Parts: sequence; structure tokens; C-alpha cells
Amino acid sequence: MLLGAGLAALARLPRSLRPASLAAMSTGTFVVSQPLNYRGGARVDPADSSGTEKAFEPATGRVIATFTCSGEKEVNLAVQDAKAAFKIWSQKSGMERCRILLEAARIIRERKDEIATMETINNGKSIFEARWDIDTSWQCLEYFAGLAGSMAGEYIQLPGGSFGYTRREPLGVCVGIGAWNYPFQIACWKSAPALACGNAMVFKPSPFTPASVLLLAEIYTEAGVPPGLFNVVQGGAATGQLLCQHPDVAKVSFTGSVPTGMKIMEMAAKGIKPVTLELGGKSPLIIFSDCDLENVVKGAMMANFLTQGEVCCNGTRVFVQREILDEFTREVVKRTQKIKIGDPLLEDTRMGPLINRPHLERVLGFVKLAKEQGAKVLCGGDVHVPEDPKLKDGYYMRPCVLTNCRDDMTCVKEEIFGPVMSILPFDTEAEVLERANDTSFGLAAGVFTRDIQRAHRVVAKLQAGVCFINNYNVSPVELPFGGYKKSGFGRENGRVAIEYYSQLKTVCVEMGEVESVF
Ligand SMILES: NC(=O)c1ccc[n+]([C@@H]2O[C@H](COP(=O)([O-])OP(=O)(O)OC[C@H]3O[C@@H](n4cnc5c(N)ncnc54)[C@H](O)[C@@H]3O)[C@@H](O)[C@H]2O)c1
Ligand SMILES: C[N+](C)(C)CCCC=O
Repeated sequence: MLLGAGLAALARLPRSLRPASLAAMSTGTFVVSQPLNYRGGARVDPADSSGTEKAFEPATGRVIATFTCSGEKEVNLAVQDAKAAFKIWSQKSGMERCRILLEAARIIRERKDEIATMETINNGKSIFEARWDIDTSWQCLEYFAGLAGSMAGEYIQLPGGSFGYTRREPLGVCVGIGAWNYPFQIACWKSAPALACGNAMVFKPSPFTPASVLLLAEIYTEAGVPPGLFNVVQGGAATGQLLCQHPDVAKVSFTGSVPTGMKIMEMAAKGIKPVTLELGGKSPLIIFSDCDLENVVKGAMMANFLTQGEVCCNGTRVFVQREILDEFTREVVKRTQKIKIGDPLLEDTRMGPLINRPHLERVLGFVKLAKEQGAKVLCGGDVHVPEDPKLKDGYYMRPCVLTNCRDDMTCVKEEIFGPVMSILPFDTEAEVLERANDTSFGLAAGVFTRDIQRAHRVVAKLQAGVCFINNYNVSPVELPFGGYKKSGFGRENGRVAIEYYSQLKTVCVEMGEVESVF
């Protein structure tokens, strides 16, 4: 748990005796005071080491944790514990699993503010947004709890009274590897369907955001999962590789960049392991001139500036029909300039710091290159220094709107993963569709129009796994989420996710005599 030094003693109290004020933590005061690995139902120090990492508070640039990356021995222990727990968990009925997952969802809901606060401290996103993330986390557990009780196979009648049936069975020990932008939510979106299907999971968060997933592990234990069912190992690429290559791991579910996704797939291929890949994007947002301008401006901001723009499905290529280009641009710039940047734990902050210094430099580098290639910066794109002196070493930038963009510019082609919107004019539907699809990514896309026929016609032709009509970046857990093309495959959320965390057994039953050719 992340705690201010003065609050560490409080944290050792049983949860029922802790004051509610523990959730009211403040920026600049917290340190990680407990082990960050989780195995056998408890926090543990890893059994070996493959190096150390530091985790930062992006708001202040302070180190909040120095932790050991797990080596082969620890990864082995985590997988073996998960295997043992799998034997118990996989034998439970769907309804039994449902009850435990519902209890875990209830505890997350009850501890929402505390979890959101930790997410904000370690990731930098505003507390306002972090609470949304925690909502989509417990909702995901509730949703898959519901499905756990209703998972069933088919009965198929065959000639002569014989019949067949199918059983949906778990895979075994699944590995989850997460990115740093939605640390708690990613862990829930992977573990909820995995556990609902009867699997065990070993989860490795990004070394940038190691903290909040420990709360999830503790919550699962408190809710009643067998010890070892959900384990956490910490580390970077080396630890991730050990997990992917482990012979007792049945499946890898990965969220992260395209280059790492390729490596994960290669490793999984050697063990013939199924993978789910949730990768990057460079999604188009198409705005037709018949749209509702007020909604479209709100939608474009949602598509670009959540979590400091560090969102895989962001609609950063904003195609605007020429008739409304000036009006849209004026309004979006006006509102972007009003975004309150600063201490992410303050209630009225809407944009916090980026994840770390190298990433801030990288994003600023994209803006510099955009200018060199002919784009015009209408606002932001530079470092922001908050007035509060304790934030002076944080990683803040002002959100940026670019015009004069062309499709061949780097800012339009590559995933920036920061608060940078590129505006691109267009004239016709056919033209914009061709340009929108001219990318190797295919995670998401958005269309704003009042013409419902056009909306559905355009969406049908968009090469993207998640399409929004007249909104953007909403994420109901009932809807599947995942990409086309290099943005990956497999789906999280929605009923279909069950298929990615289970396997189908066919049973053929003979009711007559065996007919043999021998
Ligand atoms: N599609 C989605 O749902 C989704 C969601 C969030 C983020 N993302 C993408 O994630 C990227 C940003 O996240 P990131 O910088 O953490 O990505 P990343 O690929 O650098 O790292 C992701 C995870 O993989 C681990 N890792 C790195 N190398 C590895 C290896 N060789 N073997 C095994 N594990 C390894 C990292 O430690 C981390 O936990 C962006 O491209 C973003 O679009 C996608
Ligand atoms: C919750 N969102 C905004 C849909 C983001 C999902 C994860 C992408 O990075």
C-alpha cells in the first residue's frame, strides 16, 4: 500500500478500524512501505532478483518506491502457487465463483476513493478520472461474475440416439501483463474474465505503476479466492519474458505497445499459447458538417485529453469537414486552453502530469517535429510549470492542438501517447474513409453526424475494432474492446471475452454398438 510516513501505522490496523481519512492522501507525501509482490494470498518479498526499479510520483518527480524485479525463482513460485490454486478454483461451480467475484466488486466499490487516490499518485491522472477507472473496474468484476454463473455448453443430437455435448473449460494459469496508463483497470479487465472462467492468474504490472494492483490482490483474497489464485510479480521486460516462456503458463494477455506485442507473440508461438494483444493506436475521429457542434467539441476533447492523452484508443487524427473547420477549431482551442492542469489530487484539476520525464520529452519532441514538418501549434505543446512549488519537478505539459497537418506528417502517422490533437480538413465521405483507414493501426474510430444512415455506412467501412457514433472513449464493460490490424486481437469485456479465457471440449457419446472397419 502507498502511504504517507505518518499514516503507515494506521495502515497496519485491520481495515474495519481504519479511519475513512486514509483515502484523503495528498500529493508529495507518500511512500510504498510494504512488499509489492503478492503470492499465496499475501504480500511477499521476491525470492530472487533480476535487478531493481524505481517508481515515481509524476506530480512531483519524487521516488515513491524502489523495488526488486522478480527473477526465475520468484516467477516459478508464483506460477506454482497459481497452479495449486487453479486445482481448487476450477472445480468450483460458476455460481460459487460468481459470489466471490461479486464480493470483490463490492469491496472495490467501497474502497473506490482509496484505490483512485493511489492510482492518481502513481500514474498522474486526475483524481476525477481515476474514480471513473475504478468504476469500470468493479463493473467489470460484476459483469463477469454474472457470466460465471451462466456459462454452459451445447447438447447436440446425433443419429441412433447418440449425442454430443460441449463443455467450456478453463485454460489453467493465465499471465496478465499490463501497461502504465490504466494500471488498476487493466488488471481488472484481464483478471475478471480469467477468474470467472475458472483460471488462475499471475499479473505483472508496468514497472512505472507497480502499486495499485496490490490492492486488487488483497481484495480478491478478502473476497474469498483460494490463496495463490491471483499473484503479482514485479519487473520489466526480463520478468515479463520469464512469464511468457514458462512451460506451465497456458495463456498470455498483454496490454502495451506494438513492438512488445510482437515479442510476446513470438514467445507464445514457441509454446503454442494463445495470446490476447491490446496494443497501440492512431485512431481517426471523423466530424461531418451536419454534427451538433457542442457535442462534437466535447467528444473531440474526450477523444484526445483523457489521462494526459496517454490512451490507446484516442482519436488523435481529427478529420473535420471543411465547412465547419474554422468554427470547430476556434471552439476546441478555446476549451483546450481552459483545461485546468496541476496537482492531480485536487478535485478541480482535469489534467495531471505525464508518466515520467523521458515520456514528456518524447511527446514534446513530436510537437517540435510537427512544427518542423509544417504544422501550426494553435495552443500548448510546451512544458507547464505549476505555481505550487512542490510540483516544480513534475512532468506537466500544456495540451496541444495542431493545424496545417498533412497525412504524411509524423504527428499524424505515429502514436504520440500524449495530449496532442492533429486537425485535418476533408471534403467528401469517400475521401475521408480512405484517409482514415490509411494506417497500420485499427484500434478505434469515431464519427459525428446527425445523418444516421451515413453514421452506420461510415462505421461499416472503418477498419477499427471499436467504433463510436456521436461520442468517444466511453467504455461500458458490456461492450467488447480490442483492435484490428496492428492494434492487436482478442477482446476484453463483453460476453465474447469468455472465449479468450476458456477452451471448448467436445464430448461424443455412443449409445449403440461400435461400428468397426477392422
Ligand atoms: N489496446 C489497449 O487496450 C491498450 C491499453 C493501454 C495501453 N496500450 C498501449 O500500450 C502502450 C503504452 O504502454 P507501455 O509503454 O507500458 O508499453 P510497453 O510495451 O513498453 O510495456 C507494456 C508491458 O510489457 C512489459 N514488457 C516490456 N517488454 C517486454 C518483453 N520483452 N516481454 C514481456 N513483457 C515485456 C512491460 O514491462 C510492461 O508491463 C501504448 O502503445 C498504448 O497504446 C494499449
Ligand atoms: C477507458 N478507455 C478510455 C476506453 C481507455 C481504455 C484503455 C486504453 O488505453
